[in-house]
Amino acid sequence: MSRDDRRNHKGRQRNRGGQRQFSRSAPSQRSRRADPARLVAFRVLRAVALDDAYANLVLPAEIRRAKLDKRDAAFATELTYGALRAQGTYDTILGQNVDRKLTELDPPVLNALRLGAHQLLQMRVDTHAAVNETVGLVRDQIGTGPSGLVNAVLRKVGEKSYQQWVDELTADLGEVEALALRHAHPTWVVRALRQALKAQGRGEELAELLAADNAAPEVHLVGLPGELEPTGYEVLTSAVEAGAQLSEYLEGAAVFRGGDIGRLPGVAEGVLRVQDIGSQWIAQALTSPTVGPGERWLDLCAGPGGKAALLAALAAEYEVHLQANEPTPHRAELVQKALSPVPQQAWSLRTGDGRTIGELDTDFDRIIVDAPCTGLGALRRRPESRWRRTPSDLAELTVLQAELIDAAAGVLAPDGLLAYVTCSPHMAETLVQVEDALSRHADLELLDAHEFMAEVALPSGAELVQPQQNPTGEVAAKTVQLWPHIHGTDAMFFALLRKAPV
Ligand SMILES: C[S@@+](CC[C@H](N)C(=O)[O-])C[C@H]1O[C@@H](n2cnc3c(N)ncnc32)[C@H](O)[C@@H]1O
Repeated sequence: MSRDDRRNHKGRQRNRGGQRQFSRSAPSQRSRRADPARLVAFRVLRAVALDDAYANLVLPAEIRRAKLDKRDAAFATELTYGALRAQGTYDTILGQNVDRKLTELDPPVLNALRLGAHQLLQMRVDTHAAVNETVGLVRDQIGTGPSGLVNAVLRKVGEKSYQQWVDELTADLGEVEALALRHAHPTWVVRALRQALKAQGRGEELAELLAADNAAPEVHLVGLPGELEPTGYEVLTSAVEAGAQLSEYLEGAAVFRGGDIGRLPGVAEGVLRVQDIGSQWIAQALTSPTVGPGERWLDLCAGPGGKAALLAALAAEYEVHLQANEPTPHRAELVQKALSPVPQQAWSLRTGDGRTIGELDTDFDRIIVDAPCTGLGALRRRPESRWRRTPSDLAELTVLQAELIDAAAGVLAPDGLLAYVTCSPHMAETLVQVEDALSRHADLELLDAHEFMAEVALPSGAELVQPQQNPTGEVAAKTVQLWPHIHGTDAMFFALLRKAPV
């Protein structure tokens, strides 16, 4: 049975449940009770809309609360993430079938319609089951009032496939607007991604990137290096026995497809961690030129501690010291926890604004500024984030990014290395930041970050991070832009700067 067949089979089984209920009930009592998996998705959408919650944090708690079995949990996950991810496209389709503006609908009703649309258009749920179960959810959670509207709208939506709706709605649109609707991204994000791809000589790859943003990311693992208890080597070996595959790109990294990560040896101790390979790679690259005795390292924006944990483990191995910094107290706690498997003499943690790091009165030999950013390179992980961000966020973030670079440059030792990193490929946060930093700091020189990435990589990884053939300008040529559709990582940006020796 192929994957598609299996999905259809599962879908049919689920639909049979819906239809049995339908045929046994009097019409007024049809689907009065909400199906638990759909109810979980509905609750998560409400938390995302009302409390600005992150779906990836709320969903597991809701699944546990509803005591869903594995199959229902998978259904709830696909429904939640899919409805959030494609929200803009579903709203456009729903807008064609509702007799008023969507903003005039009660938010819970709109959320229910989005859930219904996702089941109808992307989940292969039978039309009757998708409509009846959504109407049941509405009756159970909102009341009978809007159930007629939900029933009528979803029936109309279900008359065409996703492809048909999108073909029809994009017929008169320009290229960017059409791609935005087809791949469910805001138009301004598509423009920003197109510009960033073009700067790297990859202008033709826009549709591939947008499609990759809509696929679930693989789970990447890191085994922290050094003499930890257990060691990273031991825990990676156990992970491989449990089905993980060692990365072809980077030592110490593995890819895990399926299964319960929490049960893998080393996870409870914090030695085996989930971390995007791009993130691991950049942290390692910063440590690739020979580490001298007594070096001091700084992670200026450390929360929640992914890169800091790896850097601290490397610092312990080299017998040098990492200063981690994070202003938000609850994120600083996460950093503390992430660093806890590494011997305490290798690191310390400051809870404070990175812009005041000069207060420590210390110079650092290697600094990473993994700056707060729009996160447009990590859209795969946060299904709601693309619709939450707005271009106006950029103004505030880019000012903060520049101030953090300046603060880092101020405490960078002569000959020291400064890594500027974002999980966004937006040019205002990447190339423009680096160009501006170079013009503000005459003592900073831009190094070719590809060489440092290649230095720490396994052979096929080194091949993968070769500089682009047609970058636009020196900064684009010397900085690394990772992409989900090419590297299988988040779209992280990495620039490496060196301060002039005295
Ligand atoms: C992209 S995240 C860093 C991710 C982290 N390096 C990791 O690998 O897990 C950016 C971090 O910068 C922090 N931040 C925000 N404003 C800051 C400031 N003024 N100074 C330093 N860090 C700041 C955020 O709280 C957030 O934890």
